[in-house]
Amino acid sequence: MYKVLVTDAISESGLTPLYEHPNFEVDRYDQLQPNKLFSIIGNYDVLIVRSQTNVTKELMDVAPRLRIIARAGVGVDNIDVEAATKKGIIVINAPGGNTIAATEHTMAMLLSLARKIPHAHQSTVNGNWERKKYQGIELYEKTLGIIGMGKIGTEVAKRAKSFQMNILGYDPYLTEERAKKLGITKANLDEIAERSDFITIHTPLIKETKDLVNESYIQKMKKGVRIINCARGGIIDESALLEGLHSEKVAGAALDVFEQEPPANFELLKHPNVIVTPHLGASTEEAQEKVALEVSAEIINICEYQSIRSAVNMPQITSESQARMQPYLQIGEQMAGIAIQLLKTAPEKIQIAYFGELLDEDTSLLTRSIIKGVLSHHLSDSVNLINAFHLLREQGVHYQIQKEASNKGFSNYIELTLYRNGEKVSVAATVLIGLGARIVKIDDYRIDVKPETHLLYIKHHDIPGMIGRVGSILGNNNVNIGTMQVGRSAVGGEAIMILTLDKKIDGPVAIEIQSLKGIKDIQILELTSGYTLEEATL
Ligand SMILES: NC(=O)c1ccc[n+]([C@@H]2O[C@H](COP(=O)([O-])OP(=O)(O)OC[C@H]3O[C@@H](n4cnc5c(N)ncnc54)[C@H](O)[C@@H]3O)[C@@H](O)[C@H]2O)c1
Ligand SMILES: O=C(O)[C@H](O)COP(=O)(O)O
Repeated sequence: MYKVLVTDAISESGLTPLYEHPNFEVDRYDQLQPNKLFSIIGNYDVLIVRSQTNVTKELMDVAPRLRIIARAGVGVDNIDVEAATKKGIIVINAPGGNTIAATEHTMAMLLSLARKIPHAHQSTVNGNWERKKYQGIELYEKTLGIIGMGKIGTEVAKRAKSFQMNILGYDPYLTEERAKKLGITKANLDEIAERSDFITIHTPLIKETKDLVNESYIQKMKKGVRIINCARGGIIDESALLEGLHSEKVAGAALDVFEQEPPANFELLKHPNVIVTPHLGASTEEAQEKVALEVSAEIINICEYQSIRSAVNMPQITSESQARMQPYLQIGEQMAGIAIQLLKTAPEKIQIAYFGELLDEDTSLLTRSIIKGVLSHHLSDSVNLINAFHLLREQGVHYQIQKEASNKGFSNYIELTLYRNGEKVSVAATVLIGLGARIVKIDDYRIDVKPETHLLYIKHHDIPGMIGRVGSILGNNNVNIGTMQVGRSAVGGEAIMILTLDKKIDGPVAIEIQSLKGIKDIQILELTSGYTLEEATL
């Protein structure tokens, strides 16, 4: 049973899939005081929030069960994603569910700003009839600068075009081709400042966008510019904006989001040319239902079907690619398990090479599985696909990933090499269509082993009778051999033997084998019985 805690005002109908699912138990609070949240979070596997709940590292520190933080919306700036990643907690959001709501809110702000509707409304209900005072301006043939041409910026552009506005768009990812298709002009930030009558912001709040609209940027703007922010507080420096309004460089501003929410300083909000709403961009019935349905579906998907469609702290992989990579994930983790046990210590460097048809595949998840397989030998359950890279860096382990078109004799081929103090262990695997995955090489020895839970690795001299003597000891100790594979460098030289066994052998049996003449090394290898994404993430 997965326990889910909902702490913000999330759509009830959007949570229906979780309510109706027999494996989920949902506790919901529309607003939870931080101390109450801290006292109960330890009981939950999943936390669902909007922008109002601060999901800090300190909160995660007292949440040992927490495996998923779901943001029913876009912005994850109220979640310490880095801390979640380090702890192996998957962070998901609902990137598309409120796009239309935020777009329409932006259009409402744009029109309200141009026609001074909120102030005119207030004046009229106060008994005034101030037709001259509330004369506005038209959008028609004005220039709208859009900073951030992602989902919302793009939808705003489409709607503003129907008002016959000229549109300038700036986004590091905006190509000439896409701009042309949208019927807008690709511009840089300075061009937007110099040419726009209205500027609307649709970027996330990140290091690069913090105070993007600051005093010097406002200085570059046209006199009489009107600014809209329905993205995030903090992208506009509020004191610089207030200064711009005082100097009349800025003719008006429409703000849905603030540096501090709820705002503490009302000087900006009360300015006669400013209109504000309390972070309502996503607040429509439709958007709220959509974002809650989106995260509910993804939570069920992750917990029940061991698949991650999209996560903030995981690489984005298409479901087709995920399906194609599924057989590789298990062998990746298993070959890592073999390599790390043969190395007998923690590696200082990991090298992973992909060959053949893997050249064209998205191998990011496979790389994470291999790293997880290596690290979990020493770090056990604390490592998963989310925090694998973080833990690798934390352990100071270097890594190198290579891709080559050559096929090494197989259509696909993965080679993992672990290095430590001049020693190295190398394990290679392939997935054979219709036959499944095989370990095909250990160091310089070619083999063909279908990995099982219990393996026995023996390094020995290639002398007659060795296979029989090892087989007899195992038989005498009631250990059934599944398969046996021998690989040798040269006749009479050094050789390896890999046996799959039906059960784990005891230390004394290994010692008996070790004492045979010609045995150089023996290792009892244990592999996890089967990889699932659930094991890796939850
Ligand atoms: N007011 C609300 O209630 C509300 C509702 C939904 C979304 N939002 C906010 O709106 C913003 C946009 O949301 P979205 O769904 O369109 O996101 P998105 O990820 O689709 O688009 C964001 C765009 O910003 C661009 N960008 C990043 N850095 C930039 C920079 N330095 N300069 C210019 N562009 C940059 C990105 O390339 C991307 O195209 C987010 O901050 C989101 O949190 C607010
Ligand atoms: O980033 C978002 O999705 C919006 O800012 C909406 O936030 P909210 O869910 O708190 O309304």
